[in-house]
Amino acid sequence: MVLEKQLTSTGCVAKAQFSLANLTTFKVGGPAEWFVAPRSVSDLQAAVQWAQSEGLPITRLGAGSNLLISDRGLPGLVISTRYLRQADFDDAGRVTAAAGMPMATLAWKVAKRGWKGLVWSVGIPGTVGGAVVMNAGAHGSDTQAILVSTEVLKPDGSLETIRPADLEFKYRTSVLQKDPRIVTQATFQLEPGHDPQAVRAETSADLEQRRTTQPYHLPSCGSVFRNPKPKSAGWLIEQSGLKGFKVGQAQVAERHANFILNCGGATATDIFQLIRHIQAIVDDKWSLQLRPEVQILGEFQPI
Ligand SMILES: Cc1cc2nc3c(=O)[nH]c(=O)nc-3n(C[C@H](O)[C@H](O)[C@H](O)COP(=O)(O)OP(=O)(O)OC[C@H]3O[C@@H](n4cnc5c(N)ncnc54)[C@H](O)[C@@H]3O)c2cc1C
Ligand SMILES: NC(=O)C1=CN([C@@H]2O[C@H](COP(=O)(O)OP(=O)(O)OC[C@H]3O[C@@H](n4cnc5c(N)ncnc54)[C@H](OP(=O)(O)O)[C@@H]3O)[C@@H](O)[C@H]2O)C=CC1
Ligand SMILES: C=C(O[C@H]1[C@H](O)[C@@H](CO)O[C@H](OP(=O)(O)OP(=O)(O)OC[C@H]2O[C@@H](n3ccc(=O)[nH]c3=O)[C@H](O)[C@@H]2O)[C@@H]1NC(C)=O)C(=O)O
Repeated sequence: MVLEKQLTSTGCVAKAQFSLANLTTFKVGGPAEWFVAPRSVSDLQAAVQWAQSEGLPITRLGAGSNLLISDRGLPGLVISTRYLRQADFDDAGRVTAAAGMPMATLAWKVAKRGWKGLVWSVGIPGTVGGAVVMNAGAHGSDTQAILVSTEVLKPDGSLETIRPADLEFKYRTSVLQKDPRIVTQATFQLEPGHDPQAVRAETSADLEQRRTTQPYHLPSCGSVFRNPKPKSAGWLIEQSGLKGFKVGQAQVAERHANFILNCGGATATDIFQLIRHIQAIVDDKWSLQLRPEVQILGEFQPI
């Protein structure tokens, strides 16, 4: 029987020993000591307060599309913001979307209005919160380029609106990656006034292009490593002869060498060992240290 703890009178329930595997796109990971997925900011505040009162560390989760979670699971309270899903549109191309809104859903919603600026995000299976934290991007654009402000919940329980200049955005990072604040919503400025049919066609074409260049048929986390610019991780890994290389059921994708695929039944340990193997081979051959883009959470045996 799953142990549950009612956190507020509004129905927010924390579950004990809750499996996280289905909450990541890699489809791996052990249980959270406690897990909660609030449906309102007040429930989120209650969850944070409860964790603090119990002395539990907090792990923040979006759609789990850039996470490798240990098979042993995670201690403390894992908070998923994926069910915070409100989106408000004004007449001047601004949208304020809650942290759990999928970027792909938002891309289609703004395309329908004839707003440009989010086409690049249609193939990214993450949420608004994850996009802000990771500075998600593709095809020459990124989150930083369209962000007006973001609202965060601070550990003291208060909400604060932050400007992009204070988020220290760089390629695939922001200050929020190493920070306890939880993104509750973000406001984006897009470009209204275009033909909705044309923006929808561009959006479809972006997705189609991605599906031909990246492996979308099996679970992954997208690019495993950041590009050590000006070189690309995919090129380096392919030139190291690693395409198709497997550890257990984790495999370097044939279609794109910077993707690791869960071929069915892979463990987080398989994926972790494959990551370390790729790093060692690339370092040996090119004297380059590939830095993971994927966020590695929990305990793994050093190799
Ligand atoms: C098939 C595939 C294709 C991909 N393509 C791209 C791509 O083209 N470009 C790209 O940039 N990425 C890509 N990714 C990676 C991933 O989708 C992005 O990094 C995405 O922004 C992660 O969002 P998420 O909601 O899944 O966050 P998660 O993976 O759940 O979390 C990522 C980080 O954000 C933190 N976090 C999540 N939500 C919050 C919150 N509300 N408040 C505070 N912290 C939070 C987590 O603690 C973690 O540190 C791809 C992934 C896959 C599986
Ligand atoms: N390789 C991997 O590990 C994974 C890859 N993916 C891929 O990442 C991408 C994003 O995934 P995800 O975040 O799950 O979101 P999806 O792209 O699957 O769907 C998001 C929403 O977009 C809307 N939508 C989809 N197609 C259209 C369209 N042609 N016109 C209008 N609206 C549309 C749908 O809204 P409505 O329901 O209202 O119609 C849907 O709910 C997808 O391409 C998916 O295949 C996702 C997960 C894992
Ligand atoms: C998927 C992600 O983001 C993706 C994003 O979707 C795409 C499109 O904009 O550009 C980046 O990929 P990428 O740099 O690998 O882009 P690609 O155009 O596929 O490849 C770059 C270069 O590497 C070469 N390449 C790629 C894969 C491969 O197996 N072999 C190879 O030689 C390509 O031929 C190309 O010359 C992002 N990755 C990173 C780490 O920056 C992610 O972050 O998860």
